[in-house]
Amino acid sequence: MRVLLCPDKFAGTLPAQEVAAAVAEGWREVADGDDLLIRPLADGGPGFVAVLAEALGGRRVPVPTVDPLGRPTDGEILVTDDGTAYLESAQACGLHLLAAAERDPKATTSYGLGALVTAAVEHGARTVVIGLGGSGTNDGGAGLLTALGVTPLDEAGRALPYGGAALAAVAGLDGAPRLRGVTLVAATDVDNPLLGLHGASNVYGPQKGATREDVLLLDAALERFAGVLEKDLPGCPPGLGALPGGGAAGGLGAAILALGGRCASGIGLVTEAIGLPAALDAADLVITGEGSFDHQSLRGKVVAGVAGAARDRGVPCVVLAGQVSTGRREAASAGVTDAYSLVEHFGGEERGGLDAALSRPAEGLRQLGARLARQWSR
Ligand SMILES: Nc1ncnc2c1ncn2[C@@H]1O[C@H](COP(=O)(O)OP(=O)(O)O)[C@@H](O)[C@H]1O
Ligand SMILES: O=C(O)[C@H](O)COP(=O)(O)O
Repeated sequence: MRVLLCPDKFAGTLPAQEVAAAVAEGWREVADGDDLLIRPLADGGPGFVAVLAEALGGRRVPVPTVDPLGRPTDGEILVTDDGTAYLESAQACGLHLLAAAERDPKATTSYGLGALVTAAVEHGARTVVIGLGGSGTNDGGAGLLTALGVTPLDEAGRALPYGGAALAAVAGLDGAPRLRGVTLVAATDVDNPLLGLHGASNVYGPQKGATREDVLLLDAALERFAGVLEKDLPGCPPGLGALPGGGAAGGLGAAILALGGRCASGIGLVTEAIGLPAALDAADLVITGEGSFDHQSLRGKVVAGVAGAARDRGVPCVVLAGQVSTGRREAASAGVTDAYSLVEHFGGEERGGLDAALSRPAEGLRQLGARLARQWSR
């Protein structure tokens, strides 16, 4: 039997490589003769550069940058032989860089991503592919634009402070982007637009620390910012607030569109790069997974991409997750044959299953791998 193991990371507990390794170990304890193909995945979020570096080769260049609160942090860019640079917004904007009490998308900034983009430009990249996802920012990419030389100004012509909330006072822009003609591609993990009910602030603001009131304020501030970008940034597409992917990573998608870039599906780009279609063609079973299999999963993340591709080929697809809150019918229509959660595996939330899932994820995944082998291998 040929089993394809292609999970995403379990954010906060295990990188994708370790998820796959744990499941494989459990499977082999039961069915050692099976052919296991291990292909860790990423959408545009954390792990994007590491997964692509493994698949594409190229040079990983360390780049010092700053986190969403302006503190020094380490980033890197991947430069491949064909003149493309890959970078990951979460290295500078990541929610994981903030302690729980620091999460406040009114104040956090995407400024640090500018250092990564600038490094890619300075390395002579012709195309810069920016993975979006897992961010703790909701500033519509205002910080990124500032770092690239385009400063948002208030009515009096003063530079605005960082953060999403300050954009409520934006009235104009100063400067032009220092991009030397590179093509920007946003590799997005979600297809949400910048604004409105399905927009960045409403859907992803709360997980970044926004209260209900903050969400309303941020959505209005981003609406004003989008109007200014359309008016003052040459080449910015009209209707910026409604374009798919614009709401990824707190509106970084929209900033990249405003800079003349385009949005592409992060998981689509990664699956192509690592040759996943051929691996799927040859598989009898696909196992994927992520930390939380929930309603967000089906908006363009790894699990949705893998399950859809498996369904198209008639290959069964099992999801392993820390927690599962997607309904059976919804999961089935996305191509998911079965979904298992670590929390349930460890006895359910009432019986301490969540603590066990969070503290012993590899052990749980190994056991689930063995259970799947007993069920599926013959
Ligand atoms: N080992 C685990 N057990 C239970 N829940 C987990 C585990 N690891 C991660 N999670 C949950 O998954 C969430 C992250 O979701 P995930 O799907 O990995 O990333 P994202 O949605 O950011 O792409 C975490 O906030 C946590 O609630
Ligand atoms: O806002 C973001 O960073 C994402 O596009 C959606 O968030 P998530 O990847 O952390 O779920």
